[in-house]
Amino acid sequence: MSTHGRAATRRRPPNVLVNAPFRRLWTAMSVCSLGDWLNIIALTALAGNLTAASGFQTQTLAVGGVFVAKMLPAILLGPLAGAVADRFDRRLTMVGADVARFAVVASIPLVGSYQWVIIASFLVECANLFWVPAKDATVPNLVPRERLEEANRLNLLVTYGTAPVAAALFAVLSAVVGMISAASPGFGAQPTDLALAVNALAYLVSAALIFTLREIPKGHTLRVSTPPVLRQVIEGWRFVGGERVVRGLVIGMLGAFAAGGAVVGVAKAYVSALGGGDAGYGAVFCAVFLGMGAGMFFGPRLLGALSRRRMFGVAIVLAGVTLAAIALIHNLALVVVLTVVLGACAGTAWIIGYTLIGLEVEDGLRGRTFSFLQSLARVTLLLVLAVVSAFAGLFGEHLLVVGDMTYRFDGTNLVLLLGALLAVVVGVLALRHMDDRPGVPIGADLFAALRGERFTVEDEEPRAGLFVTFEGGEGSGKTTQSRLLAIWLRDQGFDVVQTREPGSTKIGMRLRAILLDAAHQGLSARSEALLYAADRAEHVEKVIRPALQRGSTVVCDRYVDSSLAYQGAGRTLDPDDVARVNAWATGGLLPDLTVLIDVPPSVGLRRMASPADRIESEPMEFHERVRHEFRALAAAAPDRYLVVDGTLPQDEISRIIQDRVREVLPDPVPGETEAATGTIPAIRD
Ligand SMILES: Nc1ncnc2c1ncn2[C@@H]1O[C@H](COP(=O)(O)OP(=O)(O)OP(=O)(O)O)[C@@H](O)[C@H]1O
Ligand SMILES: Cc1cn([C@H]2C[C@H](O)[C@@H](COP(=O)(O)O)O2)c(=O)[nH]c1=O
Repeated sequence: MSTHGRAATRRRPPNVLVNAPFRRLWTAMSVCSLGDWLNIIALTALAGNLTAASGFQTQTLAVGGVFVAKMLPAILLGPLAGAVADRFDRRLTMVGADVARFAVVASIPLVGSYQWVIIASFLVECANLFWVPAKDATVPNLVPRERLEEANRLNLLVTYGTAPVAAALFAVLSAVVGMISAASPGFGAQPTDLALAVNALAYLVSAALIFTLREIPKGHTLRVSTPPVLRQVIEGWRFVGGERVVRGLVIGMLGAFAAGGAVVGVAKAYVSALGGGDAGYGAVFCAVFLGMGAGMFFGPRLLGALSRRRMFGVAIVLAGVTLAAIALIHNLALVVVLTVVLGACAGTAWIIGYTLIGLEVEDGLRGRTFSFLQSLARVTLLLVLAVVSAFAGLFGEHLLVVGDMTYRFDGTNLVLLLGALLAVVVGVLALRHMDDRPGVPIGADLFAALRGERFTVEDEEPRAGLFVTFEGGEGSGKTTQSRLLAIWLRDQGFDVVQTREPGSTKIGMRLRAILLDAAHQGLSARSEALLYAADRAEHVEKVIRPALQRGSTVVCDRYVDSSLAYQGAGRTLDPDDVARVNAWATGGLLPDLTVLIDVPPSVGLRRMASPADRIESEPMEFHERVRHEFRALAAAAPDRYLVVDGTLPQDEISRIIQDRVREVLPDPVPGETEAATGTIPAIRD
């Protein structure tokens, strides 16, 4: 999808990192984030090592204990920490938290007991709770408002981007200590000691950087207050749970999260069982995050022709299948490779889910929805980590003997298999819940997408012409632009059929009168949907399909997406039902390109000169829902859509549309004609 607007033509201003105080804070954040990830990996590994001699069950529970100790402070003390960030000097709060974290982490190898690992995990997270809101509240003090989004993107980048770096660093440091220990048996340090030393140092560096950051004001300009996590979850579900698609997305994302949590929770014990030490554990951790990063970046591009909703469900199902393979294959190298694939599937699902939620949820609720999602993810992760370690430990170690063959099947294998099952079920539910191409077989759709094509049903006879549709709310300028496009295409030598819905056939004209006459109030939503579908069936059979088969270019003002937006979202009919009826009415005929002219309803309705018809006279919320659905449809199939800002001047809009249409136009003079005409001698003078 390409979105054009004034912003696109503006000159790109310099990077937010040019701002020296922010750069310093950002460096501190990066160092701290690296330290945080090293801390999680090193403490879980240390807990596993300290309890390894007590058997599989104790070891698994011990690792789970670290995760629980790390997650509890956010749930118990989150709001308190936010209030402190508001009341105290933020610079000193951050420096104090850094020094405290340094002291606690540095003490861990010295004390060297499991109990202290648990207490230290809890204390480090408590200090984190004060550091993070103080940092979040500081960013707007250092960065101008128009740069905040860019600054937040950079923060997110280091928060997650440092995870694979920390995991790789941990693997290398563990391998180095392992080699030194092997070379000089008197060397008594644990493989995790070096990682914890680097971790403690990272907090000290951050303290020094922030201490010298005098630009942080003492007075406060922004209040940061966080309601308790559980309250956010309960309140959040109240407004998210009622939205069918958002509900599907949230369930799908949490399923993927829970499956990922299952891997993280048992990774240490599983890697130990496969004969891998701390370096192997670091490699698995690194693989998850590398895969996630790759999935977020490449996933949506790889299967660009698949609708976003389908891609979301498919990614979760594939994550489940990969997790099942991880659970059953007893080979560390293969497990690391499969973990990259698992991460890629989860990353793809996460980024699509996040994007679709952003588009599905209206502006005023978006912030709450995202914080609800984050809180729910935290609670889910805590429960999953606590439950999987306990469950794996209780199930214990087992050897399955079949004939001469023995197969090890421990609690970790079982947990991973259950995680896989959960992901597959959730993925299938997400596909069923939000499928936007009912009637189109998913397998064929997926294989076509892998070849970079879009699969269509029934419409199998090769169509010679190009099919372009215009969509948008009332007064957005579709009629104007479809006319201008038809004129331009004819100028280029194309045979063009310009048409519209409803009302482009004899029967269609009568249906249009019924549908739009303001006197016909009280028409039921289902009848309305069926009448629009009837008009479309007639239109496709009598006008559009024959024109395409003749090789004409069809430019159509409104098509199926109008029914999805007006009858589906506007009238709140089940979108699957509307899609199914229309897939049947059109025999699955889809446009090659859909131009969505996007304008706020208040602007479009103000443009209308004639008295409002039955649909135009609907209330503003109806038109807002319609606009919202059009934008979500475009986001879910970005390759088929061009979204244009309809408030731009008409000629600018036309130019943007022509640029996009040019990309999909066939040659106006077919190859064989050119060959034939090429044999005719040129006439001179
Ligand atoms: N880019 C634009 N800027 C300002 N006015 C515009 C623009 N495009 C079209 N208009 C004007 O807005 C009015 C509606 O345009 P048009 O009929 O093309 O919209 P439409 O989307 O087909 O409307 P509807 O389908 O709801 O009847 C017309 O008066 C038209 O001249
Ligand atoms: C195709 C289609 C249209 N509508 C609505 C949208 C508009 O209010 C009118 C069509 O009027 P226009 O001036 O020709 O744009 O009908 C709809 O609700 N559902 C549909 O499928």
